[in-house]
Amino acid sequence: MADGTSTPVLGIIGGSGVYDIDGLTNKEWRTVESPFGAPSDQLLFGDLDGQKLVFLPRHGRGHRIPPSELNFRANIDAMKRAGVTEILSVSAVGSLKEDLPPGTFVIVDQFIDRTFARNKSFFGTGLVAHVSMAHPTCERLSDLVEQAAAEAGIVAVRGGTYLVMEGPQFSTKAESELYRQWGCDVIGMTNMPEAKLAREAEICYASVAMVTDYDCWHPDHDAVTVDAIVKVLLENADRARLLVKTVAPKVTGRSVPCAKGCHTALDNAIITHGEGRDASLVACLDAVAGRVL
Ligand SMILES: CSC[C@H]1O[C@H](OP(=O)(O)O)[C@H](O)[C@@H]1O
Ligand SMILES: Nc1ncnc2[nH]cnc12
Repeated sequence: MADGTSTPVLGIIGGSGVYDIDGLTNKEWRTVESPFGAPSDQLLFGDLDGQKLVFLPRHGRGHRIPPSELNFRANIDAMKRAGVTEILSVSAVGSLKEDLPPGTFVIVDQFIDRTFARNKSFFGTGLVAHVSMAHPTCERLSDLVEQAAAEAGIVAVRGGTYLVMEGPQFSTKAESELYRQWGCDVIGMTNMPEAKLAREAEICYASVAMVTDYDCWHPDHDAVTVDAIVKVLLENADRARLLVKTVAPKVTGRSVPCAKGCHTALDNAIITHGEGRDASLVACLDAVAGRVL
């Protein structure tokens, strides 16, 4: 797959408000089975301006699954099995900065992971691996997203730290203020462990965080409500679809593997030797880590 001989396949993980992709040809929803359980939904396969694309609505069609119950491992494993080489995540977030008002798109480059109730690795007892997360998003894919946004007339800020909270409740004011002191830019509930698992699966990962609200720290926005979020979300979602449409043809013909190292993240990451390996775990990792096992 990501061995220098394959063609790029663009995966899109659609967050709140993005449950489908316009303009696909050869469109088909297909069930992809994973040894890690059920993904959030079927995957939508199609071509967008000649580029192979696979779409997954993160919370399922109809927004059925809350953040803590998302099977992130099944979602990423299914994407890998579908041949996806680059994932673009689009997500709704709250803003932690005055100068990132609702409607702003942020091309995230760092995360602080405050989640605690999720499976965060494909690896475990019987096959231990440690990948680098120093640079959790793919610079090459983020460059493309930045170019596409400029072409589509979408204002997108390059770089920003996304605080990932467990949810599903929104933050307390003290938490929101703490995250601001930490210098975070936006807050959401889903990009971790998604980004960690994409790295383990050797898939490029870029994230566009679409601001829907100012979170509760802001003097004019005492409490976050779903009603207020959904209003902004629907406008953001239209621009997210335009962004995807502009990004897709730019992916065509790109080299796999990515020069930034995403497709070789497991080189030198696995520490468990032959006889210490658990055969059943190794079998489950056929898609994620087959290249190095
Ligand atoms: C609908 S507001 C809260 C919800 O929206 C975000 O989801 P996603 O990242 O999938 O767009 C946020 O993380 C929460 O899950
Ligand atoms: N303020 C907020 N906190 C967490 N997740 C969000 N998603 C959208 N707005 C959010």
